[in-house]
Amino acid sequence: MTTSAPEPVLPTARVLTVAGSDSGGGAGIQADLKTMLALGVHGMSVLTAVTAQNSLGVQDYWPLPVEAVSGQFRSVVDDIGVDAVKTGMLPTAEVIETVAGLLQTLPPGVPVVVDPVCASKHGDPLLAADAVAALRELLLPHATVVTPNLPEAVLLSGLPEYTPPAELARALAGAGPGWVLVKGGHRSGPPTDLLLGADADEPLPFTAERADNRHTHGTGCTLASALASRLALGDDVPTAVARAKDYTTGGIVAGFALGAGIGPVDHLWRLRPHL
Ligand SMILES: Nc1ncnc2c1ncn2[C@@H]1O[C@H](COP(=O)(O)OP(=O)(O)O)[C@@H](O)[C@H]1O
Ligand SMILES: Cc1ncc(COP(=O)(O)O)c(N)n1
Repeated sequence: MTTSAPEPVLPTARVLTVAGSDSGGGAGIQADLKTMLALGVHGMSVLTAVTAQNSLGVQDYWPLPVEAVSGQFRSVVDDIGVDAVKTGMLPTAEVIETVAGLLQTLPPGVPVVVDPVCASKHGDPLLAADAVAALRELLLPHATVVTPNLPEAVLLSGLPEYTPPAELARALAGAGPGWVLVKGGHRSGPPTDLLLGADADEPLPFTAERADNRHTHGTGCTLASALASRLALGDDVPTAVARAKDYTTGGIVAGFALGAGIGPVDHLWRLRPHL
């Protein structure tokens, strides 16, 4: 008698990332698709830019023509469909405007996670200096959740550098997203992220132990993609944030050295014992 392996469960949730390519494989589209695979959803991509990037920084980048952005988006959405969208690097005001227009065509209720990427971990810019206003005014109103790190929250809100994170969250909630998640990785101490609903006064804290690991390339992309994946699977926003943070923290703890600089998080950390 032969025994057959159990039928695999098909990944039925479809998640689309609209972001830039990281040639080093640690952040951007590459981190997004790895995260989606690890969380059991079907990942799809719309490329907005190509970066020449490694563990030492971003050496150069080339935005894609807006026709290429729209073309990819329409191909995916009109046939396969989406259960959640995540946006990452949108390099110019023109690309932001195009993506904002495309998001408007989504069926009602599709969650959108906006990671307002402005720079790499090394501080290399990934957004044109004149595009910050477009990000705030055109994109944030489409976000179910916007996930700035502290420097991005300062830039988008226009508030001074040492403004308390809860105040940054309140200022950004006024720009139209459903929820704001201000990430705390850039300050010393426990990495606490604050989640504020548009109608709430006080943010909910999500905290973890700080991993003593410099290999944090791709943490923001990973968190936002995990959040979009969990929303696609039906979690409410606070539950999705808790689960996305748990996945990201594990990836940071397991992050490893590649190249001479900042290595990537380990997207396979949960599966590695089974490999
Ligand atoms: N050393 C660390 N240990 C544990 N969690 C971290 C660490 N650094 C960042 N994080 C977490 O990783 C996620 C990404 O945060 P952050 O590094 O602030 O954003 P970004 O990657 O966009 O710059 C957040 O949930 C943050 O709290
Ligand atoms: C193409 C691309 N997109 C985003 C980031 C930000 O990376 P991080 O998640 O480390 O902030 C990056 N370095 N490159």
